[in-house]
Amino acid sequence: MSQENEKRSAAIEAVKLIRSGMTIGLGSGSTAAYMIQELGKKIANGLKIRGVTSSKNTEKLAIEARIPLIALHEAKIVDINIDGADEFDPYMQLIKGGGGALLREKIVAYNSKCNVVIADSTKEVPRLGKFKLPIETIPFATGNIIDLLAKERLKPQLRKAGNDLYITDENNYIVDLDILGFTNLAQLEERLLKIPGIVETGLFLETTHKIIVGHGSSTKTIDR
Ligand SMILES: O=C(CO)[C@H](O)[C@H](O)COP(=O)(O)O
Repeated sequence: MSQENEKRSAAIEAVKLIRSGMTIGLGSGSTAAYMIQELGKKIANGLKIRGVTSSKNTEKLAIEARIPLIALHEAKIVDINIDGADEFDPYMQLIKGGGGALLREKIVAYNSKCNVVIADSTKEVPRLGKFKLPIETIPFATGNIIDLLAKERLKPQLRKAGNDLYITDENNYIVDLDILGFTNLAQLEERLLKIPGIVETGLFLETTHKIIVGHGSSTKTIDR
């Protein structure tokens, strides 16, 4: 079964957790897009939920799927947040931000009672780091951040979108880091967040409660 089918199966399985009356965090990326599509079908059949979006792109998809949306502050707390991941390890730690939405995604995850990750089987790794770790940086500080992180062996690469720089929903930049040589990820996260101008990192170390992985024609669920 293809990667796309695995993404769709994981998304459909996650939507089975949703009940009327819940506020749902709507993640970003291609796997989350299947979840939004599936929620749209359930809403057409009477499911009553409200969504909080994690990116402008997700907002667009959610409006197309006719999911009623509210602001994060109106929700106060999200019941279930469903989002994708670029990598997850046996400790349910994630790298996110391949799609550049890591900042809002982390904010929604922090404000959710239950975080469910949906992924295809290629995202499961014994150790995080083959995928480059995205960090979101303030443009004013980005040149200096890149120089500093280069000295710390993180091989920083400023993300581009074609010939232009990639700009996030919050009008910041993304810098992708090579973290393969780093084993203490909590320490790395702490170090990065101490540097003024780094707004957030794509390391999600403790937020995840459940991972639903598409595996061949079925799904596998990992619980914390
Ligand atoms: O973190 C993300 C976007 O910022 C996505 O969740 C991540 O990139 C996975 O995307 P996809 O489901 O398309 O593989």
